[in-house]
Amino acid sequence: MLFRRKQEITHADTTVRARAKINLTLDVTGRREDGYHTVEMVMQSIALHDTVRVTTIHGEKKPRGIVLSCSLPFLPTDERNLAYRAAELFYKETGALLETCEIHIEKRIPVAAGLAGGSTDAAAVLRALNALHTAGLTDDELCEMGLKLGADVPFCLRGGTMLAQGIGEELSLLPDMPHCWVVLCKPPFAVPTKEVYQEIDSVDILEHPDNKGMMAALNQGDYEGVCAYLSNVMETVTAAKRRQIGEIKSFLAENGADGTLMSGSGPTVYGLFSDESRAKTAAKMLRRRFADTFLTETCN
Ligand SMILES: C[C@@](CO)(OP(=O)(O)O)[C@H](O)COP(=O)(O)OP(=O)(O)OC[C@H]1O[C@@H](n2ccc(N)nc2=O)[C@H](O)[C@@H]1O
Ligand SMILES: Nc1ncnc2c1ncn2[C@@H]1O[C@H](COP(=O)(O)OP(=O)(O)O)[C@@H](O)[C@H]1O
Repeated sequence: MLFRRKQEITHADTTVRARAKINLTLDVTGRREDGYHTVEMVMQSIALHDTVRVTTIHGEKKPRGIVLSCSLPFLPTDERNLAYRAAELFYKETGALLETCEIHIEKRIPVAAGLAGGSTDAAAVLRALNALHTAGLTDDELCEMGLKLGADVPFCLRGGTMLAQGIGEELSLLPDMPHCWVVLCKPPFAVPTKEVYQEIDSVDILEHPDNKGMMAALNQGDYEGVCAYLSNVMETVTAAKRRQIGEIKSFLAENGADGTLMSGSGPTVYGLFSDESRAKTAAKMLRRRFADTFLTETCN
């Protein structure tokens, strides 16, 4: 008689907080031959996050490959999802054994908002798989892999307060931004990142951010200085077409924000507050008009 040992099924899982980012500054300094633009921007992680759970299963009779699910039904769950593509890339580049890899994303970061929602999910998947497969990739190797998925992924892998140059991948660590409260408000329209970069090509940028000033303020732990140097060349382009950007900024400033700016390619506008109760009140009032309003804080 032939005895076959029942194959052992092993599960391993990890849950990662995938944090959003805001841009404290964003300057576009040139255009490369491949169409990508060179940038100089100061980026900051915030506490608002998606939760990404990654489970690897080995020994099942029928391995199922990468299986992604998401709390938001309108987001794609195949290779159009950046988190799915991150897993595909990880297995392809490391040669780790793929049987079943389940990814579940609990989405809290508003989508297509200038907050790097997709990029941070992708970064979370790379980190999770590196740990689950004990692949031993260094931070630099993960960032190199992440850049193949999108310009913001390397920052999302590292987080904190950073100067980003190149197309966003050349990162320099800056002193932590002084802690403050952040009210985020996403008006109900989408602005594709690619289009904003294209529009930048056809306008004269009259006012560039003073990144040196911003970095000096960060070096001194000077919160008021940070608020004074907030600047984003993309805000001018989008605010000219969408009156809500200016309206939200004015509302935040009139209700206690120490500084306001559009994040990334928008359309999310944020206000920085040193005072939590003022931030709470402003968020509560703004939420009556814009449902996608969040109260969060800086996170290093
Ligand atoms: C504008 C920023 C600022 O932080 O953020 P978001 O508004 O997306 O959050 C980033 O530069 C967005 O980075 P990310 O969203 O990762 O961009 P990618 O997916 O790599 O590129 C989307 C498209 O934007 C354009 N693009 C992106 C980055 C860059 N430095 N130059 C570009 O021209 C390209 O046309 C590209 O096809
Ligand atoms: N995991 C994901 N989370 C959010 N959006 C995603 C994801 N994967 C792919 N996308 C797509 O990426 C586009 C940009 O979304 P997002 O990354 O949230 O914006 P932004 O780059 O402005 O921060 C959306 O149109 C969305 O359909």
